[in-house]
Amino acid sequence: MSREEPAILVDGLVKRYGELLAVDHISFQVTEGEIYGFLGPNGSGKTTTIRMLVGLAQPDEGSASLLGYHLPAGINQAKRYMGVVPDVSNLYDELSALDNLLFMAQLYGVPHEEQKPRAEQLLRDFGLYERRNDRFSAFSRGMKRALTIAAALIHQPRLLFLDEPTTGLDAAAARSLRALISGLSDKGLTIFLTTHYLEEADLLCDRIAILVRGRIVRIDTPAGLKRLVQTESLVEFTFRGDILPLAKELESRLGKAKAAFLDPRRIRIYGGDPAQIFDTIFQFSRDIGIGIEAASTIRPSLEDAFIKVAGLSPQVMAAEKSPGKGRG
Ligand SMILES: Nc1ncnc2c1ncn2[C@@H]1O[C@H](COP(=O)(O)OP(=O)(O)OP(=O)(O)O)[C@@H](O)[C@H]1O
Repeated sequence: MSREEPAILVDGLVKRYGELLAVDHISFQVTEGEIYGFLGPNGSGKTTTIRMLVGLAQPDEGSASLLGYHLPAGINQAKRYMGVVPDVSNLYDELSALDNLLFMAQLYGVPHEEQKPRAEQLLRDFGLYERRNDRFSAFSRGMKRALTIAAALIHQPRLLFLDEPTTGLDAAAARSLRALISGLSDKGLTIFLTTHYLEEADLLCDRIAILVRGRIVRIDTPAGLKRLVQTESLVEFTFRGDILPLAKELESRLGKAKAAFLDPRRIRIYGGDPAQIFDTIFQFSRDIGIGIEAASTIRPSLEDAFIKVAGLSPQVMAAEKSPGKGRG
């Protein structure tokens, strides 16, 4: 692959499941060395996109190439240079950490004399060397995730697909895994990452594509996304009671400004003249007989940019995330 060639090139990709357009004519390019984030709520088509790119699902329309190899014909060549970390681990419970990596090394055809040194180096890099002889089943979720990523790197790929790497991990485990992912990128690996965590995308990604109901609604850097909302006024109000049932009434009073509910008592308002918004909201509060507990102007975050381009709040995304999906 020449330097100029994108690591991933996708043009007009479509996947249908019956009537459902799971992936709806998406196009994007990932540059070599980038961490590229696919950010979207549940069911927005992130996993389906990865499955098409790694050869596990056939697109209905469109084209894609990985590292210069056109799919589907070039998938086997591309696989030599790419690693895939599925959202549910593909490692063996009964094997030790080291044996899992050695097994993967064999599968990928790593030369015999290199298998053990590479496996041990990965265990060291991922902080798992001391636990190398423990069975996979005895590992914590965070360690399982880390080892699953290590296994996908055994053949030294140039491109790594990571599907929801930190879903189901506690804050500390998620943080250490993000540090590992950053470190891999620093070494030049191109990473395609799906996530529904805004914070994760903000911390890790060079660019982010926001996916809503199968469509890409925006592609930008985290900073670029934040700039979208930086020039706008942003005001947040917390009411003393539930105002969700009055959302329509509130909307009709706000005119061009847009309200997003953070929870049933808390709203964030985008755009419009702040002084006028304060007047409108205080009048609204008097009319409905529900007082205001707090009001503040705030600094826009990626969350706000997301709400603006996706028309969805992250809380809606989180609520859509079903807890019992059994990810490993
Ligand atoms: N094998 C399948 N058969 C039928 N429908 C499917 C299949 N796989 C995915 N879908 C549907 O396609 C849509 C996109 O699903 P996908 O798993 O790609 O979303 P996602 O963004 O990865 O969501 P999540 O965050 O839950 O992983 C959803 O509506 C889903 O129900």
